[in-house]
Amino acid sequence: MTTRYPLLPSLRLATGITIGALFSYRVISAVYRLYFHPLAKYPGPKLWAISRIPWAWHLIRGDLWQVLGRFHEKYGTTVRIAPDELTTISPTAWTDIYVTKPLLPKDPHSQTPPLNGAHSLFTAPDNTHKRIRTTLVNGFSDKALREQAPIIEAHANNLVSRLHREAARAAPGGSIDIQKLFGYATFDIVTDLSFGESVRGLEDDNEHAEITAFFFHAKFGTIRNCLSRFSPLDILLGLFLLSISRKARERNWRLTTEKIDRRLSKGDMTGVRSDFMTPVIGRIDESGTKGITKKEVVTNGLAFVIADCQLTTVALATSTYLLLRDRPKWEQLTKEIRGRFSSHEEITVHSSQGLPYLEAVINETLRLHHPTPISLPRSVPPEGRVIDGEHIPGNTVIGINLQNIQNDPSLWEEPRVFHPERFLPATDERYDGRFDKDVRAAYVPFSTGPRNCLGARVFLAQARVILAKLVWSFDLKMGSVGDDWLDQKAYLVFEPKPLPVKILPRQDTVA
Ligand code: HEM
Repeated sequence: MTTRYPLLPSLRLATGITIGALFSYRVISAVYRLYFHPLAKYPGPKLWAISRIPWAWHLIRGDLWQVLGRFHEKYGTTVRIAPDELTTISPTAWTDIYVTKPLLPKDPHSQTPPLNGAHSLFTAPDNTHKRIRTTLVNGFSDKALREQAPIIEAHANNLVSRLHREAARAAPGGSIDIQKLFGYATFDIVTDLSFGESVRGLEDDNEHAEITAFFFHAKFGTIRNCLSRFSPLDILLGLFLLSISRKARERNWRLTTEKIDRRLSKGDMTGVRSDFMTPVIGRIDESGTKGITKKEVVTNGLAFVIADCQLTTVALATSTYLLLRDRPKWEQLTKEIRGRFSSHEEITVHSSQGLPYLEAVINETLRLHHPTPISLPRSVPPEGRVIDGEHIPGNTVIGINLQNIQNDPSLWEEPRVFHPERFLPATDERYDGRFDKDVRAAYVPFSTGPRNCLGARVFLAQARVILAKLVWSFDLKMGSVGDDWLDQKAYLVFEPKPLPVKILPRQDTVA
């Protein structure tokens, strides 16, 4: 009998051989990765050592930071979390990974390529980074901050006025989402500092859908970067999302370019105002060898807006939540602020510095719930690198997870409890000796080295002034908030949950 499909048996055989070969390859590769790979000696969950998929799964779920925290508690200081990746919480690794020259480059899979081809500081490779940072850095110095202070203070005053209006409008006993208003305040401040004009969210009672878009952008970027390890999935996702967001992106780009153009056309405004664009004036150079190109100014302006708006908002909302959940801490801060100032206008960028409890609250907030609870992954060159006294093999990705190094019980006393007191000077009567055990070298929330945070000073200025004015002006009470508020998903940054609070004008003597 003749068959109608004479090739079928050989097709089946070929399929069987292919599946068999693939299976054998997987098994051999798993055995190699587990027992013979240069990273085989590092502890960690076996499945993660064999495949990237568990890591990717948790990154996409937004709970990687929690899972890695549990791994460090179980496996120790340095843990293998993928066939080619280690995470460490060793405080001495800060210098080895982020400061020692030649600098380890950022892991390319952790970077979203710039859509307009011009790099921000976050994504720029070595020499481009140096050139752009040299141009922009003077906009973030102590001197620049002193000159920018009136802008920050004016918007912080607008927040106080807006909260008074909101309180008057709210139903008796009603709450407002203060997290949203922190977003508006930081958006106003950073657009003023980046573009020379604020979006006037607070004054005009505007609503800002852009802020939600920033968080969506962070989520999309995280997922795209994750999928870049499984190429071409990243390209497909990129094409799909880029095609549906094309119009919005073109509009944003056009609007941002127009704003930057308006600011640049005003030139050097020394004596009138100072902002992040001040050092850029006269230094635009399209050669790409010195100064900064116009497109890079726009990309970096947008990057400042997004970084400030997201991170400062998350930090302010977290401080407020932690203080209201632990009333004695709120009262301690109130005592310090109300004892120091006799009107909220007296609270300035300058006068709010060096208040011990306020500083301690901000530090403890960043320690307990770092707004960007990610690893800062770097690529080890082929010849390897000594990190924390150990030779790390070439082509390994290694990073410190900002959240976990600040929350590991081997480094901190009661790490998951809000204790601003741990950051008070040891001479302060409120300091408690049990925090001597804390390994303070582990706390580096703005990273270190040439790629550390450019905006740390401006963040701290905003946080001090806004928290101090808030505490001076109002008696806040927590609205209906679950105990799991800190249990947030993270895509590059924590996705903030609404924070309903009741806002009551302060009852004691107000000037
Ligand atoms: C709570 C507030 C903030 C925290 C915890 C924070 C933290 C960090 C960290 C850890 C890095 C290093 C990233 C890496 O190595 O990949 C960084 C970089 C950076 N941050 Fe921040 N940041 C904060 C606020 C801000 C603000 C308000 C701005 C701007 C207005 C800003 C601008 C930048 C820039 C431009 C970089 C890149 C610097 C470079 O590579 O040269 N940050 N930040």
